[in-house]
Amino acid sequence: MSKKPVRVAVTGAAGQIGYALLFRIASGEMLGKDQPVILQLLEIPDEKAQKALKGVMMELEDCAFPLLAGMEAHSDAKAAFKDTDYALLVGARPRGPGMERADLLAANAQIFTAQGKALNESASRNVKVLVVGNPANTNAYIAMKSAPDLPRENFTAMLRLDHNRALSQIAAKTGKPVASIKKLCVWGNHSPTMYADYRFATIDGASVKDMINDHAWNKDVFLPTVGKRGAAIIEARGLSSAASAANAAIDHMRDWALGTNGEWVTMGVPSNGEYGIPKDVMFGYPVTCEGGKYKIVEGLPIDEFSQGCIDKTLAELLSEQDGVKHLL
Ligand SMILES: NC(=O)C1=CN([C@@H]2O[C@H](COP(=O)(O)OP(=O)(O)OC[C@H]3O[C@@H](n4cnc5c(N)ncnc54)[C@H](O)[C@@H]3O)[C@@H](O)[C@H]2O)C=CC1
Ligand SMILES: O=C([O-])CC(=O)C(=O)O
Repeated sequence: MSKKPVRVAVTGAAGQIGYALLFRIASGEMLGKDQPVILQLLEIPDEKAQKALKGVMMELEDCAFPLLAGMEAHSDAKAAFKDTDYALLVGARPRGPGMERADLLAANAQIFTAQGKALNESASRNVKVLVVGNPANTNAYIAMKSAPDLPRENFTAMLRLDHNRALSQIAAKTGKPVASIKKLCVWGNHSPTMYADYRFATIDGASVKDMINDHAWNKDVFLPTVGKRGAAIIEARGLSSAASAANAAIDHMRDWALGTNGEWVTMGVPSNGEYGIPKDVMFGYPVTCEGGKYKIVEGLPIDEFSQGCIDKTLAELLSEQDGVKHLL
């Protein structure tokens, strides 16, 4: 018997990430090739944006996806989130050349207070929320704090793009396939302060750290390359990452919903105090997923260099939180 459709809300649905994301959700790449979906799409109440959204929906229709069980266009968040099982909060202003993520904080924070409240009022009580819009960690924190009736662990931020970028850099450095790399993780904020950590990573059971054995490369090449990749893409394309961001969002939700078979992935999730991170800070951690739940990998040793990196990215997150406390 075929499965009952689930409801997937996507905000910023007519934007560039939306365009790279919706077709893959509708084709079953996110929730499985046997899972019908109903897309609940939100755009700003602006004639041009709503018209563009209609155009995207016409194209979705023209794909005749067998798993696409329904589609709705909305300009009101509460209506878009009605009974939704999954919410991908993409809609926000993206960064332009020369802008840092902190510049986006003020512009985007209000969107996430409003959307957190709307989720609180109308979404499924089991909704899984992924915040993509930047600054993603703090926006997810704002949405979580604005939705007191929903479980806090239902709110997550996207660090999967950083994780995937780190995987590709390590594959290139070691000359091994991406798929052979296990136990990589990224700590902290989705920003240049993130700490991509390959100390525990293995390839065919062998230690990646021993294989690379080059602290200067880690500090001076690897971490800046991964951390500043978003800016490098903006510099090259004149626009921020879109297809790779959509791909990371698919990876994040798929793994959360369908599980990781014991493998580590990185998710930004509210801390319960793990690794000394204050409660509720939306922090990138290594996690495993099973049965629709994620679990932070605990008990990893943190050396002095790593602690310094974690302290730095935490300090940035705390200052972002401080900058939005008047909204909460
Ligand atoms: N976490 C991550 O790894 C990444 C995050 N991003 C972020 O994702 C966000 C979206 O990027 P793009 O799709 O490239 O931007 P875009 O500008 O192409 O699209 C954003 C869309 O969101 C809509 N929007 C704005 N406010 C909205 C609201 N309150 N409700 C519903 N829709 C709204 C806009 O009308 C626009 O169509 C940006 O904040 C960007 O910085 C981008 C890449 C990676
Ligand atoms: O850098 C940006 O503004 C977009 C983004 O988050 C990324 O590509 O990592």
